[in-house]
Amino acid sequence: MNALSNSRFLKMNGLGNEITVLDLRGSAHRVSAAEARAIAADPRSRFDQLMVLHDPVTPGTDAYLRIYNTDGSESGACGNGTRCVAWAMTTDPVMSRPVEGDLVLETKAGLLPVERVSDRVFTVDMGPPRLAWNEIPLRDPYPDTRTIAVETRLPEAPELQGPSAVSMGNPHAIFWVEDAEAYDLAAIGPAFEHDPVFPERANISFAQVTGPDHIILRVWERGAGATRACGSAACAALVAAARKGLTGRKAVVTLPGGDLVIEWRESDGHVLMTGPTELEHEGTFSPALFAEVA
Ligand SMILES: N[C@@H](CCC[C@H](N)C(=O)O)C(=O)O
Repeated sequence: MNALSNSRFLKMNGLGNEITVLDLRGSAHRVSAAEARAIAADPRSRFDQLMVLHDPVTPGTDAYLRIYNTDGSESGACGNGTRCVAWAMTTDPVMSRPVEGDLVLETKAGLLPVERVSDRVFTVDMGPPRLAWNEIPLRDPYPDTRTIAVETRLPEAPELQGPSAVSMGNPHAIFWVEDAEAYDLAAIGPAFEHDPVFPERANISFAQVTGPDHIILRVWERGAGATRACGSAACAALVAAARKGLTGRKAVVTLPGGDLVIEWRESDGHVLMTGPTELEHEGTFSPALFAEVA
């Protein structure tokens, strides 16, 4: 029987970004890409991101997170999922444990301190953005990543050129558009996600700046497709907009699922993301789910 059979999970969402939370603290099991795809294929545990809790690695942290996309690939960041994990680790009767001081989570991209704002609302310190071409990463050595060139040319949308690039622990490209609703993400997202200038693919955002403190954003996520919200994309868009002088350092980012408040803190250059979480249901993985997994 597969090691994950009968494991308990929480199905949550952060602004409609579908998140499944699995607690593997105390276990040496590491979820494989095939297991992640099997979990995503079941409507009860379907996710845009699977957030897996492991025992802490760095002293002073509360858990190490592995983050999986629907296609089984791994990411270094998921803002909406991190808030959901924070809720689970502080509130769920099975997953919560006493936390000394602030909750600090760790991913392969770094440490993420989290603060509770209210019952279901959390602020995650997403850390500093990575702006150098080789940190994002990009294929070509751009001295300035506020505007880069992509190879993809879409006859139906020739204006989609010259995005900004930012890493929030995962790669993002932000196209500046007049109307973020005007684009069929499923038709155009995959081409940009796989553009050869992004050696690790990229999350693709279409950003409409409506004022110095407001951005409307739609996101085609690497490895997951069109989602109702993407926290790291909202952070990347605010940073890129501020760098281009399109907004200040704090803005509301409106996604199809709702609003996130994003601040690029002047004092230390960290990006703070504030938004809600929602528990939909809990369940256990049926052994049949993993029947085809080696
Ligand atoms: N939805 C997430 C970001 C998801 C990660 C992404 N698909 C990747 O592969 O980098 C968020 O809320 O940040």
